[in-house]
Amino acid sequence: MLDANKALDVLNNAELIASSEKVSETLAQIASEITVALSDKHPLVLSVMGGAVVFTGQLLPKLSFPLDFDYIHVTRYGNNTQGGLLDWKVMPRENVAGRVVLVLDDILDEGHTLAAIREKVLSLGASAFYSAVFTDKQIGKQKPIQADFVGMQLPNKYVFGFGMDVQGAWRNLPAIYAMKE
Ligand SMILES: O=P(O)(O)OC[C@H]1O[C@H](OP(=O)(O)OP(=O)(O)O)[C@H](O)[C@@H]1O
Ligand code: HPA
Repeated sequence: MLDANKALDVLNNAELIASSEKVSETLAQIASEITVALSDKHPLVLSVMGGAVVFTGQLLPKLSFPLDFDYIHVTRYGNNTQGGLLDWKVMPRENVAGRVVLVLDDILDEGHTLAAIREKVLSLGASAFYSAVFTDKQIGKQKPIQADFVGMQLPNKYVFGFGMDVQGAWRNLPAIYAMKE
């Protein structure tokens, strides 16, 4: 965890990647793409805690069609900027069986988290799996999964804000920043 002074230092030395205006435009765009594709599917929307909390909270009111909501919790970065093993805190539940599932996450980085979620959700009997990520990092390598809906592409840098943390800090920022190298 970063203490408050260190968190402020990180933000003061960061590079702005996407302003809050850009974030708002992106939200409107991805909401309309999801609406076109899924408005008649009565999906079960699963939010991936904790990073997807801001994306989810701002996206759901823009989806004006019937849906159900639940959350899952899985993490593999913890307080690190490199991913490790997946730590499932809350698994998908049996309520995914027979449902069209839409998983929401803040970032598709190496793709291991979303690929594992897809495997688990399909193994529990979901009838279809869709995913929407607010950001997709251009890592210059093949990923094990692509998202069906992508808000914006990001450079290959450690980013934070709009749900994404740097050592636990700054999920609450309305814009997206990158750590300076
Ligand atoms: O594509 P990947 O390389 O697997 O990384 C993407 C995952 O990493 C982040 O979660 P994190 O493990 O940081 O947990 P958090 O959501 O609690 O921050 C993010 O929210 C995604 O779920
Ligand atoms: O660049 C990132 N920032 C914050 N959280 C993340 N989880 C995967 N990649 C990132």
